[in-house]
Amino acid sequence: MKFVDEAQILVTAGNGGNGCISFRREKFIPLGGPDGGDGGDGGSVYLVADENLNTLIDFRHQRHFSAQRGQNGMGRQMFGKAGEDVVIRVPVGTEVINVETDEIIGDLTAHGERLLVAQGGQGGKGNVHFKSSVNRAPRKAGTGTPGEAREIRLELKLLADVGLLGFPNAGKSTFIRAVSAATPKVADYPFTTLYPNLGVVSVEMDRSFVIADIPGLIEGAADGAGLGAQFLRHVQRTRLLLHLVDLAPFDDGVDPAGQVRAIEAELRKHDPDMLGKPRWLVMNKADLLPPEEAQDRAEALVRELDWKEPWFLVSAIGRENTWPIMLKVQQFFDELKAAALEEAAEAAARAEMRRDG
Ligand SMILES: Nc1nc2c(ncn2[C@@H]2O[C@H](COP(=O)(O)OP(=O)(O)OP(=O)(O)O)[C@@H](O)[C@H]2O)c(=O)[nH]1
Ligand SMILES: [Mg+2]
Repeated sequence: MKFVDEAQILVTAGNGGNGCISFRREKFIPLGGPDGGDGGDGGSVYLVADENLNTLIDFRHQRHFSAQRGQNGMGRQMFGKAGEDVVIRVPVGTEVINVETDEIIGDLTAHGERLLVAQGGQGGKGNVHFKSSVNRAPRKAGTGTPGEAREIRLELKLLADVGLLGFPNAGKSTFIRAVSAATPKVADYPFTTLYPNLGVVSVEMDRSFVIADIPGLIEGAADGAGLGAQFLRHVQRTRLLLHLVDLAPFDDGVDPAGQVRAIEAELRKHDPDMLGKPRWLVMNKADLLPPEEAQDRAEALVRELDWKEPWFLVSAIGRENTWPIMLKVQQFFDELKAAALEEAAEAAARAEMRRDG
């Protein structure tokens, strides 16, 4: 089992600008001294950890990052401008590896942490620095040094943001395939398939999340500690659960409401924290029923469970109504983030008032 997202990128720092060879030319000074300025330093490439990112999926759009070179020095002892740095945002928890040497360059573990991955070149000295008692008119200046360039591999241990619950055969794997790897938007993204029951859902740039199914819960996760413990770590930080239920079970004796309650009982037993999380009901396999009957059964189930949270009727296999759920999930996360920001701002304002008052 692998829960690793990865991307390989090329980072190239800017070369230093060259020093300048120049001599003062003024009206009444026929042979002015050297006045060539230094070249500017090249820009460097940094990675910075950003808690707003969850996956490395956006690196499929861009693989090469290069910083500006430094400007050459100029006459009248003017320095060249330094090249601008490039700062690449990556999720917190990203590990950075030098592809050529296989060495770990660093590990970005906290929001805002910065790591230099390609050092910009140094600007060359202008000829003003080469003046000496023996050479008053040096025709010599330093050239800028090259910026570093390297292939780096980013690795991120994925942790699920959304957990998918349900009996075997409810369609969890099918659902994950419908919204992640198999979705045209992410079809060319190879990492989603590392582990078939873990998917990266990309709604748009900078807005992606990880969805994972939670197997074993109904098979007694507490007993099978191996898988359970390993897996639970990955789903502990889920902030939302999607509870899948088969609306058209093959066996007529199976009661969907009873299946939903059985899973709730399992959660209560193994991981009450998860029971406290927001949970949306996803009624699957609508395609197996005539549309009206599917709708009737869904509404009847919602009534029977006295379901207060959002609910959806879908066909995972036909990808019907699955993407709108993902948009809602992303919106849910956006709102959580906005609320957290607002809370932080209010706390800061309160602290300010206490200090002033
Ligand atoms: N008709 C129909 N069949 C579906 C749908 N979703 C899943 N299935 C089928 O139901 C079966 C089980 O689907 P899975 O996605 O493997 O279910 P699961 O919940 O991952 O099952 P476990 O991994 O055993 O827990 C497969 O044969 C799927 O093709 C659906 O929307 N409509
Ligand atoms: Mg499955």
